[in-house]
Amino acid sequence: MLTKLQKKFALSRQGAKDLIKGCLACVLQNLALMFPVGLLYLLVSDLMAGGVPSGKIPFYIAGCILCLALIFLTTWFQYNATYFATYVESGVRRISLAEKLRKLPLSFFGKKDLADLTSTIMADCTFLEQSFSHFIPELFGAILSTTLVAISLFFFDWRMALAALWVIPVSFAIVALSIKVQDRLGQKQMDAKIACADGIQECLETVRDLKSNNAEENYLKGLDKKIKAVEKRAIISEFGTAAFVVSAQLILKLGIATVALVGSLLLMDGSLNVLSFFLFLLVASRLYDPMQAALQNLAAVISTRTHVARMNEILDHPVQEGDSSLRNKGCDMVFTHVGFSYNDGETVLQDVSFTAKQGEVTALVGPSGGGKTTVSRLASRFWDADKGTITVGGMDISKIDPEALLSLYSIVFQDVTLFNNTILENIRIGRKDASDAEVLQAAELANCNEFAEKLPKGFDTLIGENGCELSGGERQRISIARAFLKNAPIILLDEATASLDVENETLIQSALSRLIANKTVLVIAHRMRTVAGADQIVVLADGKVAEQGRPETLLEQNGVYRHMVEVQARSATWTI
Ligand SMILES: Nc1ncnc2c1ncn2[C@@H]1O[C@H](COP(=O)(O)OP(=O)(O)OP(=O)(O)O)[C@@H](O)[C@H]1O
Repeated sequence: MLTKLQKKFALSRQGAKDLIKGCLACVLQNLALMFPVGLLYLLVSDLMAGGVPSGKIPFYIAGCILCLALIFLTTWFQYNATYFATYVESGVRRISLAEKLRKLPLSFFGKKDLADLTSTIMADCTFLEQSFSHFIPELFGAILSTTLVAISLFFFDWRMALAALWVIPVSFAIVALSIKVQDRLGQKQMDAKIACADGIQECLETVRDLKSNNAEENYLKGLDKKIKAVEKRAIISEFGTAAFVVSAQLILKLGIATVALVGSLLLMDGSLNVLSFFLFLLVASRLYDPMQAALQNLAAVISTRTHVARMNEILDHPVQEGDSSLRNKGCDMVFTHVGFSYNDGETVLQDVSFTAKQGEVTALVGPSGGGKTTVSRLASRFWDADKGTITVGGMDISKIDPEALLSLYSIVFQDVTLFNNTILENIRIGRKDASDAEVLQAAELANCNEFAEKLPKGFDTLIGENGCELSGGERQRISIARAFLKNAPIILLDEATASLDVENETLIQSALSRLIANKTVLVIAHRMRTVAGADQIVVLADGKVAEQGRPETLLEQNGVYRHMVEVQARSATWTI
């Protein structure tokens, strides 16, 4: 049962236990609220029998105090069991989602956009928070306590019990019938919300390009449409839910009328006494309140399914697994007949075979879209190859835990990601236990001093979100400093010096040549002069290895590499 609950509501084991406790607490609270009705029944029966005997007054006083104490205790228990446990579980859920996201392969992120994932972690979790603190325990609490009360009503008078209770299954059936409609409306509302969040995020990220292309007005018109679509979808969804819930609540109200009607008829033919009639009227006045709320909650619990499904999509996604002990002999990287596609049917790499030897620089070159970045992604197991094998020091990387594998790599990406922190801490990402002196040494090697010393607080200067206060070249130097600090045996450089001016590029190239000594180096480069000194060139065109060999050998052939070198040599003389 616990496992089923966990799956159904995307809960931890403790969360599932707490949910059961919360429901139980709501049952107790609802039953405690029924005690005054029983006390009132006894009091009225005494009054009708000629007055309350003086010996019974302490009993009624004690009864009142007991009722108050019970209501207080059960409410306190209910509050703790639902609210407190819910917020603890909410924290656990967000952490487990974040932990899962950390372990998911990049292929997952390629298919999901950021706004969607953010909305799952923030908005869906918030919705579930409300569901578990209010909707679900109250719904189950109301159903269970009403069932208990209903059973006892049948002992009193089955005819009156039927008159009071027939409305409950009918009204619940009306809301239950709306499940499909609500699911559809909920999904459409969610899609509209995600499209809108996506649009807002894209607008903020691209504001510079929109302004420079005078495209702001048109873009904002599109965004307005998305915002209006959310509004429209919310109203339709609300209306759809309300139509069913309000109809069901109206049916529920009929219960009091049928109790009054059937009670009067039975009273007239003498088969019901006034006291029982009074009891049923009293119970009916209390019985439907939790049911009214339960109907509302049932509708909300139905829409919980959309949010849980989105969360389970992340939680159930297979993670890349593997051995966490590294048994590589050296760090030669060997691609053997590797084939890959991001999307089914669109081949990106086909039968790619080459060896990047330890102690050598292997350069990947070729026309744009040829598959260079894809090769580096597969080499670091950001994605898994569909065909063939990739080995590092003889280990098949598809069988190695990605985190363990990446401890062998220093990677410098084309697009550098920086954190809103100091330069020092941004470099320390390379090795979190590095001392300040080691970080500063790596920074010096990557020529970061040149710009850091001009900043107001030097290396302790905050660099803004994603390093927005730095130039492209400065950002890239921080990324190179991280690689120096990590000092791993395999180095992947994806256009690592592309944003540097000639002076800095020369300085960093000489520092890089110190870093890469005796390491396996895979360089992606567009500028042929940066790879002229490589030990091996692998030319990738249309996802296949078009040529491979030493640069001077390839220059002698009349192939793609020679053509690229010639074209770039000609372009060097161009002027605007
Ligand atoms: N995340 C992705 N999802 C789907 N297709 C992708 C993805 N990344 C790249 N591609 C496609 O894979 C092919 C190879 O891209 P890749 O980035 O590896 O080429 P590249 O040689 O590095 O290009 P460039 O020199 O322009 O950076 C391209 O057709 C590209 O559109």
